[in-house]
Amino acid sequence: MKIEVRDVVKSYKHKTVLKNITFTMEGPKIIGFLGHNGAGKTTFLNLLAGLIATTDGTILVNGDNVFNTPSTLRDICFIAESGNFQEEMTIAQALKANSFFYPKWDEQLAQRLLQVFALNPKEKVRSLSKGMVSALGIITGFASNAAITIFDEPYIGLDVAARSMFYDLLIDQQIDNPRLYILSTHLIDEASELFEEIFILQEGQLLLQKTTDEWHKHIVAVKGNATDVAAAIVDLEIIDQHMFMQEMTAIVHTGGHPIEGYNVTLESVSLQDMLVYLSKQKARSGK
Ligand SMILES: Nc1ncnc2c1ncn2[C@@H]1O[C@H](COP(=O)(O)OP(=O)(O)OP(=O)(O)O)[C@@H](O)[C@H]1O
Repeated sequence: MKIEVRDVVKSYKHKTVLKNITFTMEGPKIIGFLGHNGAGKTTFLNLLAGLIATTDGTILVNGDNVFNTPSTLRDICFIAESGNFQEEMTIAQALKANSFFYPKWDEQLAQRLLQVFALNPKEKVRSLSKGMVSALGIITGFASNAAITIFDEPYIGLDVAARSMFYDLLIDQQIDNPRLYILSTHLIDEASELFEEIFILQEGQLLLQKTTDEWHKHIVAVKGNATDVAAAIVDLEIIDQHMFMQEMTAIVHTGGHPIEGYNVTLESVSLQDMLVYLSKQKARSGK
């Protein structure tokens, strides 16, 4: 599966939410689609799922424009943050409706997951707790067998045990039946081990696209005394810089160039920390 996003713009009245986004996603793979509140993640995922139209630009899935080729949408299962189920349906009816839409629907898996998440198929969506709606979304996403399966904040209201079941399921499914998963979440530390590639959106723009391996090579924390750190990071893009006690830490983008021959230590930067640095950057820029 290949998603090609070319010069995509999405505006609402006077507000441009996505600003000329261009990238390619290819799977099977588990992708972390990350960014601050309001960065534009849900908007983009809605575009990809064909639920809203772009203002400009194109999104191609295996070469077909998602808006002009409705059949492509049967390869894309988007589980929205708030759940996209009809309130008056029972769980069984909601699953049935999805089974009609997705040609590769796995009913056995759906039934097994209903038990795993202890959902009663006769219960109405309207009466479900937030966590139960999330569980229904997770069941639908996995059972859809859609080549592109998108989970936008899939586990609102789910406790740690249920979230852990979700991660285990994702890994099992990816081994048994690989697909392109796009996972948008704010619980980054929990999920970061799963990601094979990371996309970070900031203020409607793509800030970073890296495989996990590239991430560890390209984004590093350089630590040491101020003079040594300053020497080591000359010409590098500085994402953040701070002093603690006598030690300077600079978070830099190395551009793939090794930092060698300096009296500094290098540490990897977690995704969660990176997002914190980016929000500091945003606050400094006053936007
Ligand atoms: N229908 C709409 N009309 C006007 N503005 C909108 C609409 N939908 C989203 N926006 C705006 O677009 C921006 C991006 O919102 P979006 O929900 O895509 O961000 P997000 O990255 O998913 O955020 P979060 O992590 O909080 O869910 C926000 O400023 C939001 O107010």
